[in-house]
Amino acid sequence: MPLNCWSLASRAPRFQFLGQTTDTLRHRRYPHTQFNPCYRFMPKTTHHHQSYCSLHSSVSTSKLGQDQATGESYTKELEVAVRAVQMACSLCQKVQQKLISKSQDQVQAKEDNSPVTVADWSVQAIVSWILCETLGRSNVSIIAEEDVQSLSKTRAAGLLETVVQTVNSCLAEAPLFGFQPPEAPLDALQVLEAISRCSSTMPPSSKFWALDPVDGTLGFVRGDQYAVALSLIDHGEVVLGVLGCPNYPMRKEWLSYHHRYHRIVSRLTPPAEDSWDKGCVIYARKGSGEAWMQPLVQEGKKLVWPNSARRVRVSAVDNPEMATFCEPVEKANSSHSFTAGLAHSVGLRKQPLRVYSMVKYATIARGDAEVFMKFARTGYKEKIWDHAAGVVIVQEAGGVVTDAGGRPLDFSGGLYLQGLDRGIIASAGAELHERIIKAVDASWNSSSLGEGEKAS
Ligand SMILES: Nc1ncnc2c1ncn2[C@@H]1O[C@H](COP(=O)(O)OS(=O)(=O)O)[C@@H](OP(=O)(O)O)[C@H]1O
Ligand SMILES: [Mg+2]
Ligand SMILES: [Mg+2]
Ligand SMILES: [Mg+2]
Repeated sequence: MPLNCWSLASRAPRFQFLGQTTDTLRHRRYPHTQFNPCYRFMPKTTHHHQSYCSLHSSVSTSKLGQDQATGESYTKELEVAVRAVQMACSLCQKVQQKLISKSQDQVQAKEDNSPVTVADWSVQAIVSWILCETLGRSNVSIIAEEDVQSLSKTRAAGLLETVVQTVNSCLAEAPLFGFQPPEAPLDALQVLEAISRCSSTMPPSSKFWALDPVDGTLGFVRGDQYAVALSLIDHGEVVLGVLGCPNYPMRKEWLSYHHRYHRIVSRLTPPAEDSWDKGCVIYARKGSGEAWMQPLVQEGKKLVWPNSARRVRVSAVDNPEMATFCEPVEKANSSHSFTAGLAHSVGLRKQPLRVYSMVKYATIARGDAEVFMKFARTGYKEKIWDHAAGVVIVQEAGGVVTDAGGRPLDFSGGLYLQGLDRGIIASAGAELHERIIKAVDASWNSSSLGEGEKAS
């Protein structure tokens, strides 16, 4: 049976997994540090905690190559993005708590039957609003998952009202995250406008943000793992990635303390509510060679920047027998049977770790798993917001991400990844990566996957 150990809703014991992976923790190369790289690169005016709404300075328009050469760019954008994702995570935590403890009537089905919730729309609204207010509306293009079609229908008036309330109570706390709140609460039209300005067609700009307000909505509604994913794409390159993971504690061992699990394993005594960090935000800037993780701001507390961020690094495990691979929970999203065959031929002996959302990329970046594989069914086009933030974070943490043909993922074509060859593979190291790619080549044609449905 696969170990779905990150499933907070799962009844399966997770000691086995926690035991297995403690060895990966020993390989951590970077101990906890209070030092945050952003501080080093930050212009003087932004060293001090202040509202970005007062900083309407022009956003860098220089080309990617220049930015990489100086290492000075995107500093402001990164800080704004991390703060905005922190705020979004706080919103999500409150909505998820309500969803779990009360009814599911805030969960709607989209045309493709996938779920969408108050949190998806509300996060899209606040991130859109914050980025525009902070960086200047004319500087900001956003491509994001949700649209307002179903929210604007007359019969959705109650739902829209809940979204507006959720957005306004979140924005009222903006000062805690270093932002200025709106002068007056946003009305329904303003909220709809903030959501819909994130067009899901190609924005007119060569530099744009990609946002998945709630990635892994299924995990979210099940009280499980999910992520808020924000990235900045400049001339087709992902230059910033920020992943908010509200149910992925700073210390993986603390997963055991999550509400549902604790009830089952009562011999564990959880620490006092406010003394452990239930979630984290992970972020990286392309070319920096560093990925960082900071705790989620606790309810009612102020985000201090730079706060206690610590560097994360991929696992040093390169022996397949010691390695853990992770994959989507839903077999409709990735072929579990194909990855099981791959795992067998590569010599991956451990059970797969099935985790909702881009938290999978976070597990690789943090060194809690060594490989992530996704093989969607034929014809499925991967959307950029489902991968952009995770890819740059894993790469800067020392990992490798390519398609199954060994090519980098191509974010240059708008909404969808361009020319993706078969599937996506992220690995902690090049050697492991190479083995998996060879195994895909060896098994692709002999499996039935080359011809028809991949996800089974
Ligand atoms: N058919 C199909 N095949 C592949 N991928 C699909 C498919 N349908 C949806 N999606 C996208 O998968 C996102 C969730 O991916 P996960 O890896 O988290 O999958 S899983 O929930 O763990 O099964 C999910 O993201 P969210 O909608 O943000 O949750 C979708 O964008
Ligand atoms: Mg998604
Ligand atoms: Mg989503
Ligand atoms: Mg969705």
